[in-house]
Amino acid sequence: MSDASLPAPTRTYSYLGPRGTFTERALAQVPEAVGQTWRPVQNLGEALDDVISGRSDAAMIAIENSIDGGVSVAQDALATVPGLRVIGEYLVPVSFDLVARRGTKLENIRVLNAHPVAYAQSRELLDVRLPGHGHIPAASNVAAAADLLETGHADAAVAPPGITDHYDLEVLLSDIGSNKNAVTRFLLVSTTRVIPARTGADKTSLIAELPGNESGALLTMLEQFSARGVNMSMIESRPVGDEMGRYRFIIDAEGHILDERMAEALLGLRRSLARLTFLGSYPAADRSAITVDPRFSDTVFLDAREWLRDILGADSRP
Ligand SMILES: O=C(O)C(=O)C[C@]1(C(=O)O)C=C[C@@H](O)C=C1
Repeated sequence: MSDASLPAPTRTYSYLGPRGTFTERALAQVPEAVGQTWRPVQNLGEALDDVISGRSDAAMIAIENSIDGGVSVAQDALATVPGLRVIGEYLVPVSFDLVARRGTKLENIRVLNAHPVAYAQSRELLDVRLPGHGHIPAASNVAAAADLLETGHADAAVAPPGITDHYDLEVLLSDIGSNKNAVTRFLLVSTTRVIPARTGADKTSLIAELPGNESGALLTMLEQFSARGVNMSMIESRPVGDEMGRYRFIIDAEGHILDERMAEALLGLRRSLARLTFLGSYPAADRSAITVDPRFSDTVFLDAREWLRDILGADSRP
């Protein structure tokens, strides 16, 4: 019997720190995480290890940037670390400033600290304003800035706006990203087997490996989706890593595993692929309801199954 007077156990959420990263902003969008324990970690591996070992209940990870594309280290981890499930998706608009220790002049900057994803988005302007600069990759945007005061290896850092509220640094160039509408997509991952409820605005994430080097195998995979009216919102290939020329596909499709069309597509994929990993069904970050062609509604699939059951029921009578 549970005692209602006992406080509910607190939940722990890991995220890429230190405090002030975009990943922290993504976590701030999770209503269930408010008032719980937030654990800043140094890198993706540590965040996922927290979840697998049970130190944390969930981890927020960056999975895709609208300019730089998929975060390959995160995609590979989802494909290879067993037991992970995606339970939420969040979007964070990202912009960057160039910051430096007080008194630094732009013309004296030789070396920059920057997270690779942030650097890729700021290259265009940095190459013009700081031609010939060097780049030291940082573990996160905030770590890039903090390191200016800790080690002083670099002269400046690419950092999130507002960083100077927390660190004694000054902004030399603001809003240096090449696209003012840049967005990073984050996933909340856990080991729970509980699939988030169907909302009508859901996504399903999968990892697919084709059977050998057969012609038409990719088309057969795509047909599983198109034949059931399931729209794919993302497909990217990543090397499996064991030998040259073997790839796996990271797929996001519109819909929930409890949608009949999605469940049928998954069964078709399971039959035709060498390996299929279900990463999760979860509410899409934009919460915009999916328009389902009436030919692929739940009712149509259920009617077809009923029709088959009727035939088999009649024919199997003695
Ligand atoms: O969360 C942060 O602030 C990070 O530094 C990480 C990260 C990433 O891993 O892609 C997140 C968003 C930005 O697009 C750049 C970097």
